[in-house]
Amino acid sequence: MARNIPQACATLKNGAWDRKLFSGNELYGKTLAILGLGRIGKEVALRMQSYGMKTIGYDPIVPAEVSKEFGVESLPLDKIWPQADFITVHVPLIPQTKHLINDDVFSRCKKGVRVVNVARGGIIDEESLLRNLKSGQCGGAGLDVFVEEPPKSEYYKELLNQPKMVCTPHLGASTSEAQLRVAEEIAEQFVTFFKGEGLVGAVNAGSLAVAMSASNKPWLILARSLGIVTSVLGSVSNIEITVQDPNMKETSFLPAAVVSGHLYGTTGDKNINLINAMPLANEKGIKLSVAKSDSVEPKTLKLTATVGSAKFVVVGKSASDNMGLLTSIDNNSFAGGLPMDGSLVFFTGTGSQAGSGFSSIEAALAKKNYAASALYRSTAGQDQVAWYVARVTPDTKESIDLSDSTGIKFISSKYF
Ligand SMILES: NC(=O)c1ccc[n+]([C@@H]2O[C@H](COP(=O)([O-])OP(=O)(O)OC[C@H]3O[C@@H](n4cnc5c(N)ncnc54)[C@H](O)[C@@H]3O)[C@@H](O)[C@H]2O)c1
Ligand SMILES: O=C(O)[C@H](O)COP(=O)(O)O
Repeated sequence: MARNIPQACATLKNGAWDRKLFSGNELYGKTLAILGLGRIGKEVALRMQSYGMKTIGYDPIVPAEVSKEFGVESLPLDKIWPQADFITVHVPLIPQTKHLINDDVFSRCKKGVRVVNVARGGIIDEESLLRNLKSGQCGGAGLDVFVEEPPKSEYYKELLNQPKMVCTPHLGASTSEAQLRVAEEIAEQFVTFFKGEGLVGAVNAGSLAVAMSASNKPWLILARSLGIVTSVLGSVSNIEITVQDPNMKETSFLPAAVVSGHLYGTTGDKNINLINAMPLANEKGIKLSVAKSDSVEPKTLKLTATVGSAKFVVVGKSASDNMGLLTSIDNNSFAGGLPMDGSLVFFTGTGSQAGSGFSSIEAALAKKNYAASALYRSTAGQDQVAWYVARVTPDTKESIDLSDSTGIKFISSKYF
């Protein structure tokens, strides 16, 4: 842009030899303003310093001492405009950065200021840019990104054909080396995620990275498993999550974890995850909330699920990084806790029928070629109803229908 190379190249190819027309400017000794001093802004600064440019900049997050280390003097925007010979933007496109460079800014800059946008279309107001290129207030523009990509609207013909405009079709990351690095990075992120070692670089799930941290993983597993248990209760419209453990600091991921379990338990859809669970819950009208309890029970979560006009309380405790224990449903407790893993079948029966209840379950499972590797019975409530749960072997992800079992009421089977 400073040396008019694309324009000179194009005219030479057309047979012209215009040496005077394309005389340019040196970068040496000029001031470059860099807006956004993140990964790219910093690298731009280091490279342009080697041309002898003075680098000034602005970034609300990067402290002045830090930018000083890479040779950028941090200044407020109103001090930047009158000093800049060149301005380059390396910020995300967010409401605060839309039209960051506009008519007002151009009017505060030196006549002939040159601007570069290789970040996102719209950070420089394109209509203002056209006006200022035409008036000469802007002495040149380099654009790799556009509000409309590809830029088809009529007004782009005028903007892109301005003599001082150098433009490329969003080529910033288009090198074989960069594409290879992106592919490797994404593959590594998948491997890390599936090994359960955490999540790096997800932009659409802030809470996901938090959820996958080593200290939060047991909570994640517990919340999801209890969410699956709520799917046994029926059509749930609301789940209140109560954290009983004061040591639990970060709770933002709990609703997504609980409802991912609930929706997976309800639909069997294995594609439900921490990212899509909340939007799906919204679609289904399921509401979630989180509160901290005054009572103190280490590693314990309580879910209160609303089904119609009834409320059911499900409580669990973290047993390890990979497993939670169900300690009670509706105040009916499981002595020692029920490990929530593998295939579990849920029944209700009367508290007094213990032995006969278990043999009914075993008989019903045998008819379907399954056996029970463990049987659990909760305490009975005031109505004398207790929960019975069988761990099924062989393990199966299929749902098992034991509704024809006699002597005990089949509720549901779930794979944890
Ligand atoms: N043209 C291309 O092909 C291409 C290639 C890669 C990246 N990009 C774009 O380049 C931009 C920068 O990428 P990056 O990797 O350096 O991002 P980054 O997140 O490392 O840095 C962005 C910086 O902008 C700062 N910032 C946010 N709001 C600001 C504001 N109002 N004023 C000043 N600074 C502000 C942030 O604090 C951050 O330090 C992004 O928009 C990215 O999408 C474009
Ligand atoms: O954000 C980016 O990485 C760049 O704008 C590149 O976008 P692309 O992957 O569409 O080339």
